[in-house]
Amino acid sequence: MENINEEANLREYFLSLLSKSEIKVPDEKITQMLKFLELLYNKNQIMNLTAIREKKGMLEKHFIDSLLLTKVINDDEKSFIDVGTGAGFPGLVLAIYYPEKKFLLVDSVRKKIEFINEVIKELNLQNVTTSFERAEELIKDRRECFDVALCRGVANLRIILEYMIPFIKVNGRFLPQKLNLNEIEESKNALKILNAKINKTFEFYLPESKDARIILEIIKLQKTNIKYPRKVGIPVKKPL
Ligand SMILES: C[S@@+](CC[C@H](N)C(=O)[O-])C[C@H]1O[C@@H](n2cnc3c(N)ncnc32)[C@H](O)[C@@H]1O
Repeated sequence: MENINEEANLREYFLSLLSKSEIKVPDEKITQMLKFLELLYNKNQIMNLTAIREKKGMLEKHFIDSLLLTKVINDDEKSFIDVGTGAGFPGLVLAIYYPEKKFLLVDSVRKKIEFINEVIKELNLQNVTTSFERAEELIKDRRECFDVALCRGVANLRIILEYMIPFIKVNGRFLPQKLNLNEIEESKNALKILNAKINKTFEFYLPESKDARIILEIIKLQKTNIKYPRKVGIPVKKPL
């Protein structure tokens, strides 16, 4: 009985967060997202997948935060890569939201990708593949393949630009999520070298905590020189 009540309360809470954020999600996808939440919560008891430990916090800081991207993603964008996806944010939430789009979720830590594979199996998702390589290695097979690149909480903007711009097609978009605009100034050199420009910034507020969230729209203007990304570890040690 308690479980049924807890489930109903969480659904109610999630619906209220979605409504305050003006995001519409059909019922069956909400059910899938709540199943993902349950799997994450249980696994997080035995292995450290996320520092947020309670379900309501996860709903706001991980699920709603990921779904803010639906306000920016276009219908004609079909192929997505999320590097440093961790426990699946934002990529796995978006894959549930957009069953008709294809997602590649990447993380260098095997146990995180194994968790994501479990969720994919449980929810029977057909539009997601995974890889536990580092971005700098995976690029060999996936250069200029994706319409959109995603990356949340992985590194400073000028570092993730070097990881992500090579993955997207010319005119494709990189939509990193950031907490503020502080990293833009020091990313000018990286943007120039990688032939990309920041086209727009979108600002949102989380519905409960009112924390600010920024999504940058970065457009790839020309092909990326094959030199980038540099070898594993160099983008972090010597950022562009
Ligand atoms: C702080 S976590 C963020 C996870 C998730 N995106 C989120 O926002 O909850 C950063 C993740 O990036 C991964 N990562 C860092 N550098 C990477 C690289 N070069 N290639 C692939 N994964 C990387 C780490 O293993 C880690 O799981």
